[in-house]
Amino acid sequence: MSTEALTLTDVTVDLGRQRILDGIRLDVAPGSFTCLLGPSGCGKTTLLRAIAGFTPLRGGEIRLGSRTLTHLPPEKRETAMVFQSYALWPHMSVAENLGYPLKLRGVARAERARKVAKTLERLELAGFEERAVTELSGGQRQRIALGRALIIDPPLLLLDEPLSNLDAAIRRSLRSELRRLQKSLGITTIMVTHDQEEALQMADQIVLMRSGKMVQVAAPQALYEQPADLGAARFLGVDNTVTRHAQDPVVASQAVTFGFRTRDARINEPVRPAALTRKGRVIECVYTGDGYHVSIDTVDAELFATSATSVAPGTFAVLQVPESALIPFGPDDRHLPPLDRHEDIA
Ligand SMILES: Nc1ncnc2c1ncn2[C@@H]1O[C@H](COP(=O)(O)OP(=O)(O)OP(=O)(O)O)[C@@H](O)[C@H]1O
Repeated sequence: MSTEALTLTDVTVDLGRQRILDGIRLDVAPGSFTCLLGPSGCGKTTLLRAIAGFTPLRGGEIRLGSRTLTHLPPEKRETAMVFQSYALWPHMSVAENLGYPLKLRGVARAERARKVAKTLERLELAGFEERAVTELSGGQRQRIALGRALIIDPPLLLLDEPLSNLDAAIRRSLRSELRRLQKSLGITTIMVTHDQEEALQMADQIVLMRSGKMVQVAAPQALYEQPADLGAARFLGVDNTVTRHAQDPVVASQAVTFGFRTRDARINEPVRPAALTRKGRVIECVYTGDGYHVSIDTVDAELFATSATSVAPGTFAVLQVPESALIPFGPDDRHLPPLDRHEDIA
């Protein structure tokens, strides 16, 4: 299978009178897995459809390897797309569904049967040829939809929330199955998702989008630990923000705000050096299975923390967050790089 790099240069899309995508620039390495992540309506699906050729560009360029795709119709782009709804033919068997793209391309019957059997093996569905697709589970149907996309050996695989119709357990197992298959085939893949956990677990690179623009492009760990701005941080589960106080740790000299995640904030434990602390009245304490989720009313805001033991609503509690878990933001809400200790000392 040939796998290719995808390059988007200033991709702009208007739908009706609205600008839906604005100046998207992106490099996708051959064989890598990229997730388009962002809130509902930010333009993820529009970008995927623009790459597939279903949505025309107002401006910009799309290149796959050495070819310019920008003005090619979808069928000439040779990209394959898998949708949230499996979009299988209900009146056809598994083999007929899988073989359909080959039939369209005039591939002979025997060769089709060979490729269908090989694809079913890859999907761990060997022997399913004659089954009606209506007799398959959701997870099996989505694997067939994936197989139908891959059977033509496309240079680029486009996935539009392919796992979001499935229940949680199947979704988790299909995530790793899909990632293993993608890696073994080495196919350049772009997947739309609004689920940050899914993107963090699966992607080599995540494109975080907001209102038709790219906010940040980064590897999962970098995005999680250093979100570009406060909005990105909130989308990535940074559910607490506090204004910096004089006695707070000096994580970055220009910091005016700190963000932190609930799981990094603890209640009523011995205060460690270099921790951020806030005192407040307990509003609610809810058992979550592995401890308690506590909300407290502080001078900054309502803050959320975890506790190993139950705390009574109405009592005062001290919340602390270790310095290493604080994410610093400047006056413009942009993430600040960690403090350069040498600079600080000078
Ligand atoms: N055919 C259309 N005409 C006009 N506006 C459209 C059209 N299709 C989509 N939009 C608008 O474009 C914006 C982006 O939509 P898009 O479906 O790309 O977002 P998304 O990030 O994939 O959202 P979701 O996660 O909800 O699927 C939305 O504001 C949507 O209302």
